[in-house]
Amino acid sequence: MQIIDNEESGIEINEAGVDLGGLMTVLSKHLYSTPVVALRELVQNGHDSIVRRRIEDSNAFESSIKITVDSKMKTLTISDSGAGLTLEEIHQYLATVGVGYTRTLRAQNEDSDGLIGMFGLGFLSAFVLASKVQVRTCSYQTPNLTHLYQSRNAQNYTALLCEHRGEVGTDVILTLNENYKELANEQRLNHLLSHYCALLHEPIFIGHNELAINHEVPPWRITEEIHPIQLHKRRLSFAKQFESHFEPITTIPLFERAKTNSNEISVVEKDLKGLLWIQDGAFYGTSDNRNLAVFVRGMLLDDDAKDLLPTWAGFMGGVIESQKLTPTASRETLQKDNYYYEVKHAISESLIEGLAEIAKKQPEAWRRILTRHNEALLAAALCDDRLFNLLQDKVKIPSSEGDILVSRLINKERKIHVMLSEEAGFEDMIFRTLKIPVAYGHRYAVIPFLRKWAQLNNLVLIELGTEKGNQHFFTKEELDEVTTKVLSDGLCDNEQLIVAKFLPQELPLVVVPDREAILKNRLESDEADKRISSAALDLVRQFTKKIETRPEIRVFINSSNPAIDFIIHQVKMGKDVSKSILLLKSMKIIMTASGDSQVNVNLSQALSDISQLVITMND
Ligand SMILES: Nc1ncnc2c1ncn2[C@@H]1O[C@H](COP(=O)(O)OP(=O)(O)OP(=O)(O)O)[C@@H](O)[C@H]1O
Repeated sequence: MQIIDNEESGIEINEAGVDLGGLMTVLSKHLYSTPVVALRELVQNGHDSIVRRRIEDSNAFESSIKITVDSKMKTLTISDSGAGLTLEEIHQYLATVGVGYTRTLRAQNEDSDGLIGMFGLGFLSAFVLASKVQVRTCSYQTPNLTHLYQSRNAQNYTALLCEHRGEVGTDVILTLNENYKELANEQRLNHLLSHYCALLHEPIFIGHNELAINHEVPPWRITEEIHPIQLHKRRLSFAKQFESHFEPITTIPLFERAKTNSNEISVVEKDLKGLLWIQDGAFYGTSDNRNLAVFVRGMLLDDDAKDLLPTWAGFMGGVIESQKLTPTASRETLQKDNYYYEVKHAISESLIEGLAEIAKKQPEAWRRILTRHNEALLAAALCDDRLFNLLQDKVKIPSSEGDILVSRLINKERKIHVMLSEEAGFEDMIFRTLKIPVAYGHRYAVIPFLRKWAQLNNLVLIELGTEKGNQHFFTKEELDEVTTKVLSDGLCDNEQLIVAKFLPQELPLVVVPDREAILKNRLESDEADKRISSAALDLVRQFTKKIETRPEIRVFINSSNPAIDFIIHQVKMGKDVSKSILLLKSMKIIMTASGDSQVNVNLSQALSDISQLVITMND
């Protein structure tokens, strides 16, 4: 591309106009999702100012941020004992949108981890809450002077000398506007800010309360010697503060392993601190109750960052703290950059290791986790081989004999049987007669789990109701066309007749719907079913995708059954066995009527045929 020199070419370069008023409205009113975030910004400014003073001022001082209200005047004041601002700095930083001293300070100092501000925008948010904003400030650089900044719209302001504040620091005084007058209430502020500010390092007081709202040290910052039982309790109590829906069963501190192995500590492990926990509460196994609060440089940024937890962890909550995750300008969400994905991966790894630790060291909690989250763990085991190893002999499989371990499903021939139907159909009947436990494959992760189990442990998995599974059960027999037609006409409605030998011998026939096709339809229409998490559905659909649609129903007649054997012989000899065939057909209809609603039945006809046959039997 050729660059044209405007002086030579004579082309006029225009300056874009800026409507500062409009820009102010956008920034101050639309940057944040909730105006309460504005309060967070102002507390954060006080916090940054304290860090600044600590870096720049060699004199000792007591750090504190105090939030007070005047409920009559409807004012709210945020006071800090930070560095304050000189008159020049008021003009240069406070009153200039997009410029802040904090960013410069961070760039100049390695030791600036405690600084939060970066965009030079946060102060604007004061104008969302207030009809008038006053900043009374005394800089450590000019400790004898106090200046007062005043503005109603952030666009026009005054900055003048005023009565001395008494000490170095800043008061931001908000005259609350009509919509936010209810913020002039200490209790409400306590409730709002204790969550946001829980991890800030400098103490924050509301009103004349002597206890800082952030007095509780998060468990990962505890430096003094503490008994492991005490530490466990502290972790649980911390988790309880953040978990609003469930009691935490136990906690998993991030990267416990890393502490003992300092050589291997990665950048993420060094940066990221936090606590994860497993929720109690028996809820449907596939519900997604993940919740994660993310603090960046001590300030709550996103209390719904559940995407940082693996999708299989629908029963987990957590709090994490990072210096390095990058917030978006609203500071309510995170940038999805490379580091974000490194953090996500590291959390997942830590969780997997943590679960293994619990299994080893906390048998009681482990038992409770297995009971509460059996179904979710079944799906989790499919997502990671380490989890599969940990869980393969621990999770229970729903079966005809209740929820049992896989080991109990294995028969003498090292076979596991699974049926795909939700309803008690022919499979149920066969297995009840044979007295073999059979897994219920319609529960969402059971089949993929059993497949993996069988593959890794060299077992045969018989999926009854599928083409392949049926081959294990029914040994087909050839019969001449004429006999087949007589039997088919007499026994079948719209089904296909198949002659086979199968167990148990006492069973003359079974009706076999195509379970795969039924399962496929069911799972693929589950999209709207909010109870199944998309991750779990995706897993199962990998399996159902391979199934072609074959809406067939078959009647297998059992040639090892004496009645069937007799009928076949009689038909071959040209004898009339229509009554026996009608009896069997009625029996077929009654069996399927109680078993499978997919099969079209004519129950009353079958019952009346039986009555008729009973009457004519002794003729
Ligand atoms: N309470 C305070 N004490 C001292 N200086 C302050 C205070 N509040 C604001 N400032 C100054 O005003 C500047 C602008 O503040 P503002 O909140 O707009 O941006 P920031 O904190 O730098 O960045 P961000 O938009 O990310 O919060 C700050 O960088 C700081 O220099």
